[in-house]
Amino acid sequence: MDHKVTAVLDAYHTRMQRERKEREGKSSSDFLDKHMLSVGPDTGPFINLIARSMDAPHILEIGTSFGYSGIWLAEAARAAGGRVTTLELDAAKSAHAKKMAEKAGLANYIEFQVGDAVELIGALSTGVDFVLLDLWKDMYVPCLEAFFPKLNPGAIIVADNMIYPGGESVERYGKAVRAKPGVNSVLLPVGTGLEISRLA
Ligand SMILES: C[S@@+](CC[C@H](N)C(=O)[O-])C[C@H]1O[C@@H](n2cnc3c(N)ncnc32)[C@H](O)[C@@H]1O
Repeated sequence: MDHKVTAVLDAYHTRMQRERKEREGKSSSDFLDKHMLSVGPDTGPFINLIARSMDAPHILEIGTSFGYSGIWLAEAARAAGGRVTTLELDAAKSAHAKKMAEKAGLANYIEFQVGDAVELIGALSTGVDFVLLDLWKDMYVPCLEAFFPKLNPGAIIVADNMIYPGGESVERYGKAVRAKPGVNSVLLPVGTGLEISRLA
């Protein structure tokens, strides 16, 4: 990983620690659209490792936020000859994420789209090889239904927050993805819990 990428990741890690302290004792509505709520420093390298092992993958990130996981995915895309499409409802977060990707020297490997994820997925072409699913949890199943027909054989789906905070929406997602034809799926205690699913 080159120094521009590690400098940007270090800046995110500093912000992550500050925001974690700010959240102590507060309700989620106080920080929902202000904090990164990122996949964190265990899941970042993990998704990078999986995506790097693919051949020229088209990576779909659903939930850009301020751009942390996108840096790990764009670095993998550069290394593996692929590209990332990342989707985010909030234009200001997406613009921040784009600036950080430019600082990291990765802007050529990641396309930032703003809007509702289900609508944006509908407009995507087929041929998706890797999905990071990390938006508000009630959207996991609608997004799965939208992107599943667009997956290539052998595609990998990683869904975040499956153990913490967990809850009914992610349980519904876990059941829905395991019921899809040709899918093998495991729940791993990495970061806040990842459901890793592979299409045969
Ligand atoms: C948990 S954060 C993503 C964190 C990011 N993956 C990271 O690790 O840095 C979830 C993001 O999903 C976005 N989001 C929520 N609902 C959405 C929707 N329907 N379409 C697109 N983005 C949405 C939120 O605005 C929020 O920024």
